[in-house]
Amino acid sequence: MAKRKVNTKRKTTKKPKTPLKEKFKLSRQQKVVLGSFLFFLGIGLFFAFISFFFNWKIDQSEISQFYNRTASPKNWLSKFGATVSHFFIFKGFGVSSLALPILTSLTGVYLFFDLNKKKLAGFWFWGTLVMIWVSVILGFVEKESGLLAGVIGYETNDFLQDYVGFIGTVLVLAFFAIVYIVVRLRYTPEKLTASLKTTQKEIVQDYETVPDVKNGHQLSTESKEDTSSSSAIKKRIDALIAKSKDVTKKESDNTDKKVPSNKGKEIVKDDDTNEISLNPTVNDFYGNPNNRDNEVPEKLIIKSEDNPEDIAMEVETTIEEEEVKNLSAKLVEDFGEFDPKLELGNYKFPAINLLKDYTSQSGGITIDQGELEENKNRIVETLKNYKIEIAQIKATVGPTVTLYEIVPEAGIRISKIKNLEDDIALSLAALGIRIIAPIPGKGTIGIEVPNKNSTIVSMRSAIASSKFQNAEMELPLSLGKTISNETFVVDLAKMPHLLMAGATGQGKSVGLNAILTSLLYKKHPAEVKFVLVDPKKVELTLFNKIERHYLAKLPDTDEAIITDNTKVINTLNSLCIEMDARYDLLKNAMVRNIKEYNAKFKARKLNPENGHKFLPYIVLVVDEFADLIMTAGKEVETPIARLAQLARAIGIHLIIATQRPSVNVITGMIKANFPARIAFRVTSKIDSRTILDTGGADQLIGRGDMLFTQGNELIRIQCAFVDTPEVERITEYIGSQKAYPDAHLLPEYSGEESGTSLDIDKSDRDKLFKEAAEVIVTAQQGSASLLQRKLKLGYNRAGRLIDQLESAGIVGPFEGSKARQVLVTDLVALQQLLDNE
Ligand SMILES: Nc1ncnc2c1ncn2[C@@H]1O[C@H](COP(=O)(O)OP(=O)(O)OP(=O)(O)O)[C@@H](O)[C@H]1O
Repeated sequence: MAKRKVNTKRKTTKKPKTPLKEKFKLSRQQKVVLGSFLFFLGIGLFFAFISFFFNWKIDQSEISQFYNRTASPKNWLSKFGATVSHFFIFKGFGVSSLALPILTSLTGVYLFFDLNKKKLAGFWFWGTLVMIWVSVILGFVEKESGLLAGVIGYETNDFLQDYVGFIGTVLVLAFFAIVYIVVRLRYTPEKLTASLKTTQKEIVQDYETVPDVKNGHQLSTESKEDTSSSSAIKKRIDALIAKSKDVTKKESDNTDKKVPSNKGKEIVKDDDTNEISLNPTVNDFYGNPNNRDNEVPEKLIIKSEDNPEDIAMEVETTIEEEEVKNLSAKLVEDFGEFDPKLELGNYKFPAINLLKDYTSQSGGITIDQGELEENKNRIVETLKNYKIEIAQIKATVGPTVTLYEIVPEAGIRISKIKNLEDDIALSLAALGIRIIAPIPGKGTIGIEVPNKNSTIVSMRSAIASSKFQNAEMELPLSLGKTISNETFVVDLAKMPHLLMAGATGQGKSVGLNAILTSLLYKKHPAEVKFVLVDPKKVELTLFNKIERHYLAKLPDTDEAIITDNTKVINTLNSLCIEMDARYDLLKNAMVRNIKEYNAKFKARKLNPENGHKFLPYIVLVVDEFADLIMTAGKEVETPIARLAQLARAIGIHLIIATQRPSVNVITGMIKANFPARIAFRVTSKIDSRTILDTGGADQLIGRGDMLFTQGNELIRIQCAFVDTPEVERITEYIGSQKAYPDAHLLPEYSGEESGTSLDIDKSDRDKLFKEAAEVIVTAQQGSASLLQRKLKLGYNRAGRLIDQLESAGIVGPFEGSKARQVLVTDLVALQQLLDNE
């Protein structure tokens, strides 16, 4: 208690602290003013320093009389200039102090234009080091402290020589020179030798590939002499390079002999053969095109030594191109890695206390000793009745179910126990017995018996678990707890799509909310977007509040959550377009999946000007998939199949949920592409087989009790429970924060809605066109299934006929779940319409 009191006291006296960094943050105006000041100060210092070199002796006596106004130093900046220069040059670093005005002006420029501070700090750090280094080097030269090295340079040098001697000082200085070259200039011995080697190699190659210049240095492709032999040319190049070392400098104009090159290199023409081979880049010299525009030329000059009238020729070689790598490295150095979260930099993830703590209410898992004992005895007895002896039995208590692991006596066949499943269940008089014979990976048989009092697994505990918090997954989902009371976390990105099914009222909607909540607690709005399809119009409405944070929608639509089946078709097709576009981006970036792509984009290796952008994951959630399949059939199945087959690599993941796990909803195509499945309780074994390819879901107890499979073993999980008020609190919390201007926009797709796409030629009409028109007009109902029944047609042919009837103006456009409107009132009007065509 006492402790608590102290804490409260502290809390009340504590003032909110502003971070130091924030305190000293300059406003834009202050930066401009300070920047201008420093810029001019730097220029002033520069002039003062320069004039100090000429006037320092005269001004020396004036320095001591700083406050005497009659004294007039010769320094261009008078007393101030003379004093400051004396301090920095004479007493400080000598000539190298000139770095200071330059750095001061540079700081001014950086502040004025509000440029990258990190880089400026680099300039100061390295600038100061170089300044000290140069002044110490100059300290060697000076016999006594003077202008060249300044007191610091001279004394440091003196100090070093006293302690490590002359050689030691040279070594220390050489070491710092290497540090500078390697760390600052990023030169390593490998780089140096590699660039020298490639330069030499390229010269050799270039000499080999280009036609010779013969007699009078004209371009000739008809050289008869065997000058193309590569070894001969290599030898000649080596000779040329060797010669270049001891060539004297000559003037570059025609009258003089010397041709200076930018690297100070010259190559002398070999007068013995009077031949010079041309580098391809020399083609430029002769007006030929050169497409190596990104490469940095290194010039060599070729000129005859003996013939003063000989025309000097520049030979350009190139050094290795490292442009792209350097640019991205530089961008990262300057601006840091690209941060997709920056636009909503202050976004705060929902706090854990928005979720309800059910455990504290129910007091955690409770199962009494008696219940366990009783169940054990009944299992043992029941099995005994069927002549199955047990060697060992062990119980693991889960939130809703207790697993009894049995080791049968030697010689008992597992299939025998499996076959007695129903009898055992009957004897135990409990719903939801599931027998796992054998438990995969163990030699035991499992009997799952529901607890009398089940415990709610709160979403709060699922989110707060270390397993979820530390999950290094792309799209982690905390689904609930396993039978051994462990939090069950899976990666949606790995699934890569999820099928959820279960009879009504068994926890499907809660399951969907648990999935969405998991992602909201772990992923920033920049990283994941949801496309929500909710034909029931009630289940997912709460997520409307986070539209501008987390939802994606088609352009020009008001509501992001899709409740209309026509819009679903458009959205699915739009997702297919997005998928294709993302594949193109991946191809251009030469990566295999979205993870690699985003990593490359963050490292600034992909140029946004080429259409590259950070790609958020897209999770498509379809509640009531059955409803959709019934009304739109193939039109949704085809894009869903495409997405399911191809979208995994580019970060589009599908979650489809259905109440009706019948085979015409969960078709073979869907099953093949959805290896990850969740089954809540279903009413029949057949339904369980449709979802999981095996029984089991019919023996669940409901209320979030579920079976999860990712293609192999079945795992029984108690789904985490998240109630509507909790979801409301989370979406409210997120929705009240700063958002993007709009929901994430998907590519535009104008499908059949426009109604203009149908333009079917009369000659292409089906033979049954007239009959079909009559059926539709008589029944006044524009549906393909009517044609299927009346004319005994397949779905595809009936669909084509409806399209043809639409193009003829007999039925109206597609209207989602409703039948099409019939535009012709009776058979007479139909006849007239057909006659007038
Ligand atoms: N994980 C769970 N833990 C505890 N109770 C649950 C859990 N999931 C569902 N329930 C209980 O079951 C009820 C029905 O759940 P839910 O609304 O998710 O069912 P549903 O399958 O979506 O039904 P429908 O298909 O009709 O929408 C909930 O109101 C809740 O009381």
